[in-house]
Amino acid sequence: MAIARPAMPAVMRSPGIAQIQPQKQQGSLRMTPMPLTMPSVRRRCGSKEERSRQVCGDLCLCMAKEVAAAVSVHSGISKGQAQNQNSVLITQEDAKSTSPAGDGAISTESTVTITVVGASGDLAKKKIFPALFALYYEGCLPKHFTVFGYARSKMTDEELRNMISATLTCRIDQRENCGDKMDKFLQRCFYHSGQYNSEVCFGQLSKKLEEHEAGRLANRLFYLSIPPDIFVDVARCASHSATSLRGWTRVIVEKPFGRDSQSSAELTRGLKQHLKEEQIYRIDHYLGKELVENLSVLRFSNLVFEPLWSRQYIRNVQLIFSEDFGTEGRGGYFDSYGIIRDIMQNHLLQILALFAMEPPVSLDAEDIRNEKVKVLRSMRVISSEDVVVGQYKSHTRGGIKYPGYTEDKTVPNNSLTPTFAAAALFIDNARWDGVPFLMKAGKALHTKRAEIRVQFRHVPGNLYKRNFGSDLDLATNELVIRVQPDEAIYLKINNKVPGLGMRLDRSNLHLHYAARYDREIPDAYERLILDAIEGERRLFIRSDELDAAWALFTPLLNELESNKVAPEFYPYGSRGPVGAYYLAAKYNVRWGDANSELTTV
Ligand SMILES: NC(=O)C1=CN([C@@H]2O[C@H](COP(=O)(O)OP(=O)(O)OC[C@H]3O[C@@H](n4cnc5c(N)ncnc54)[C@H](OP(=O)(O)O)[C@@H]3O)[C@@H](O)[C@H]2O)C=CC1
Ligand SMILES: O=C1O[C@H](COP(=O)(O)O)[C@@H](O)[C@H](O)[C@H]1O
Repeated sequence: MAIARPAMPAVMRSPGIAQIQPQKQQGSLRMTPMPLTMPSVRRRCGSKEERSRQVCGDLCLCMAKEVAAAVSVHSGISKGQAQNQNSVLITQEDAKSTSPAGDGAISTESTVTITVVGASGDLAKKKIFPALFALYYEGCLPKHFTVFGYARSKMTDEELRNMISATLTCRIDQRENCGDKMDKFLQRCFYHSGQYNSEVCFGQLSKKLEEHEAGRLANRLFYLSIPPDIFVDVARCASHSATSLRGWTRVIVEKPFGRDSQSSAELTRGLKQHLKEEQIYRIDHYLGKELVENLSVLRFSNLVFEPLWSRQYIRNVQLIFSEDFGTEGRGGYFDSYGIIRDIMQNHLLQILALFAMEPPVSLDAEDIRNEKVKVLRSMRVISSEDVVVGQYKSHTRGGIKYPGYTEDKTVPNNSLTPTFAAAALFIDNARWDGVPFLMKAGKALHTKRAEIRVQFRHVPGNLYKRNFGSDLDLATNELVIRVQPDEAIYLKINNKVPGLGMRLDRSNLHLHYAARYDREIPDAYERLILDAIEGERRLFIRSDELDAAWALFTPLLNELESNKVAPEFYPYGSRGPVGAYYLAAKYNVRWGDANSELTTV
């Protein structure tokens, strides 16, 4: 990460980031904004070293943002504010005190501390620490960074390092110096044990952070990897006792963001008592997945797709999530949420919003999120008539018995919690009027996959319709965006079988990522953590998006729970309840994944 300097060359330019020029003003160095004239930050900045970092390709943008952070040394002015306001004050007093050398020189070196709250937990071990290491490995973390684990469990720094090291891996395509880099990364990891509701404990943590910050501009990121009922306590303690006085303080919040409209609104209110909306980064890790990020690129940078992206040409859209394992180990959490809250209300609905939104004015976070909110607010509240719920039961295959959901020790025997759901959703706007958006999500199914399927309408007056027999659906085009595993985008088309006759065939125009690119695809958490460090909010959920999302699902969830609707059983490892097929048939839809297995070539 480049060292940001207040007096920067006239090339740093990004939407919302002012070019800062220092002016002497009564003992303080006043930064005044210059007009935004340069079109692109990336075009001119970036050292050779930075350009070589392909994974964090936005480093230059990040660098420009670092400058905004660097000049926001005046306490209380966050980097976000610096960017938003295009003008920041920096006092000489502050600037001098920031010199790590203590020599009175103006230092603009900054440091980032990432504190993983709930460091002893499953998500921290499985995803967050490995993502931080991957970012370090790729050279995407700033020069001065420190990782802190915070939880109630008693642990030494060394014990934390041992715990983390068990889950760190190097990319398959980059094993060079892996061991060395792991050691160096682990040396930057520390632990502090404390309560989640104790301002005193967070004050102690803050002291430790200060030691590592060593007088530099101090940016602090708190990742709340803890159960949601303690989010607000932690936000309060972090904000009162561990806010950075010279730099930004941001908080990543993990889902679930409430259970319904009311609890979500309460959570938002609670967080906003202690944090500004700009400080809150609500993570939905599906937004960080490569192919979800690519959705907008596919739509808006290819002439062939966007003109077809409407009711005129699209017959239905399917959003499918399936896992080939049950709730193993997470039954306690899952039982009070269920698959609709766990996957549909967030991951699948977020994908739907990105898929269906109108073109945003720009790629700016607020422009994109405005469009997402608009489309969510155009959606019809989901009717229970359009929903099927299921729960997996035990099944024996090949002599192995796979347990049913209620056999999980952490799940009550009589639980009605759905582990599967299918739903038909509608967007009542001009673009999508009448187009069913079908969602399907389930655990303990026959396969693990997440995909978006777009089924196009029949070709009007198709000259070749005879070749397809009576089933004209066989002739329609289908675009499949396979989010995981084995990322791919393929378009099913009709073509002639080579030869003298006239036989038609179905083939795939196929972009298979593993064949096309020789790099491992970064984990979603890497992208999102890097974005949070950079202050890029595009892939995080704004509170009004959350309200709109809950408004669609809350009446359904209330109805299912108050009527104690019994889920339809399906065997572990099957394709889910038959009801899902009837639901699709009601709208003249056939699930695109019904007969297909993964297409890899
Ligand atoms: N695990 C996953 O795959 C995913 C998790 N999430 C979300 O991320 C967050 C963290 O998940 P995960 O790591 O699985 O959670 P854990 O249940 O493992 O909890 C994380 C840590 O929080 C502390 N903790 C647990 N329960 C309580 C409690 N009742 N009161 C106070 N502290 C508690 C524990 O640390 P200690 O006792 O040391 O203080 C624990 O190690 C949750 O909000 C979860 O919903 C989201 C997506 C996926
Ligand atoms: O948020 C969640 O996501 C995981 C699935 O994530 P993936 O990246 O492995 O597809 C899911 O297992 C979990 O139940 C849910 O809380």
